[in-house]
This record gives sequence, C-alpha cells and structure tokens, in this order.
Amino acid sequence: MRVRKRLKQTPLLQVQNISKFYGDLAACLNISLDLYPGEILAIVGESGSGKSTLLNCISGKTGINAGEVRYRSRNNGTIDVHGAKEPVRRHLARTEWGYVHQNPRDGLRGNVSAGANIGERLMGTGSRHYGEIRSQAEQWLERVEIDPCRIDHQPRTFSGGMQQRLQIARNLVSGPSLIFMDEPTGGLDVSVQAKLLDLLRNITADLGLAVVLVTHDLGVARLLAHRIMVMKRGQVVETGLTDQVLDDPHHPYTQLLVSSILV
Ligand SMILES: Nc1ncnc2c1ncn2[C@@H]1O[C@H](COP(=O)(O)OP(=O)(O)OP(=O)(O)O)[C@@H](O)[C@H]1O
Repeated sequence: MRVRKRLKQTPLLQVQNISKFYGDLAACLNISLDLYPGEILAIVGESGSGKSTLLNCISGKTGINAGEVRYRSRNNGTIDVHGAKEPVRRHLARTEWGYVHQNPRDGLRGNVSAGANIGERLMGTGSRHYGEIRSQAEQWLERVEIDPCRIDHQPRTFSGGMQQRLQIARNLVSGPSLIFMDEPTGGLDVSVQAKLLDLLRNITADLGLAVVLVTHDLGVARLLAHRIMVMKRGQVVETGLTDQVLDDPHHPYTQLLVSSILV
C-alpha cells in the first residue's frame, strides 16, 4: 500500500549521486535517495561509515564535491540545496526543517529559558505576539511531557531526557516538514531512551513528518524507520523497507551488523 501511495507523490527530498571527500577519503560516495512526505529513513552503519557526513551533506551543513540535493519547498518550489544562497538555506533551516542533535547543547540555547528556546523558533517564522508565543510554548512543553511550570527554567536545570524532549519541541513548534536527527537517543539511559523513542514515534506519525535519522542502533531504526539505508566506508551497501532489511539482510555487512546485535 505504501508503494502505491508513493508512486502518486513527488519526493520531498531528492538526493542524486552525492559525494564528499576529505582529502583522499570518500566519506560519502555516489549516494542517491528519495524521501517522501511522512517517511522516516534511517541511515545505519558502524562508527566512521559516513552517516553524519551524509546527514550534514543532505541538510546543506557540509558542502559536497559532486551531486545534487533537491528539496520541494512548501512555498518556494524546488530548491537546489547546495546551489542556493546561504540565506535560503538558513530560512529553510528555521522554518520547514528541524535538526535534532545527539547532544542537546548543540541544539538548545543554554542561557535562556525553556520557553524562550521554543519561542525563538516561532519568532523566526514571524510570530510577534508574546501571549500567543508563550501559550504555544506551554502547549509544546506539555506535548513533549515536560511540566509547563518549568517554562521559565533554563535547560541546564533539566535532565538529559528532558533536554532532548525540549530540543524536539523547539524544532517542531514551527510546523516543519522535514527533520534531521543525528543519534537522538544516544547518550541516554535505556529506560529514558525507550520513553523518548515512544514520544518520537507518536509525534512523527501524528504530524506526518519526514525524517532522516542517523543511528548506529538497529533497535532505534526498527522502532522508528519505514526504510533503512546501510552504509559501509562511505557507500550504501543495502537499502529497503526496515523489516525486510533487518529480518532478511542480503549484504554480508548487513548480516554482520544484524547478527552482532542478536549476539
Ligand atoms: N571534518 C572532517 N575532516 C576530515 N575527515 C572527516 C571529517 N568529518 C568526518 N571525517 C571522516 O569521514 C569518515 C566518516 O565520518 P562520519 O562522522 O560521517 O561517520 P559516522 O558513521 O557518522 O561515525 P560516528 O557514528 O562515529 O559518528 C570518517 O573516516 C571520519 O574520520
């Protein structure tokens, strides 16, 4: 059913043959993918396989040496992410896109309140009414299961899991279509991870968000992603529907990854 639905849609994101070199090292080589609205794609692979580099190349944070990334914007047609001027990419990053970092310190402003962290993003999309901004911030705190009475507290007074949930609220308040996530549950206790994954799964499904998710944890990919892309030394070795790839891996490297978690 998903395939029939996809055929009728235009991809939200088209990545065509992108490569990124650091000197002689191909951190990403000839990578292509299409991402459809509401679809969650997990990029998996061992440390150093090029996952974060690929995510940063797709989101335009890192320049590329070859290829093209095209994003279908809501109001501005299709944007050539690397060909566009920096202000266009910055505008996308604070309106239609979100970025959830592994370390909340990279995604939050530590010296302002939780409410201001959420409100800043709303102001970036043109909101000016203080009462409305505060009320939306309260609603989003509640949605990510943070007591709204913490609205005036700084994120550094929050636990790791709460900071991660605040980062999610900050990103989602402006109604983005596409979220980039780099190991969003890395560094959290197992029980905190489980709660966060549950929240992410519900929110992404409710809002119909497209997500490119980097994780080395196949359990996280299994729980969140519709499709999975397996990377080894900068190249994609296998891609497909998550359950198919994880239950019946074809490439020896994927078989090794899957068997290592079973052990
Ligand atoms: N700024 C950089 N300069 C030089 N080499 C880099 C740079 N960033 C990444 N690399 C190299 O590119 C390769 C891919 O790194 P990358 O961080 O994308 O892998 P990863 O799969 O995300 O790893 P991890 O899971 O450990 O974060 C590695 O060999 C890394 O050393």
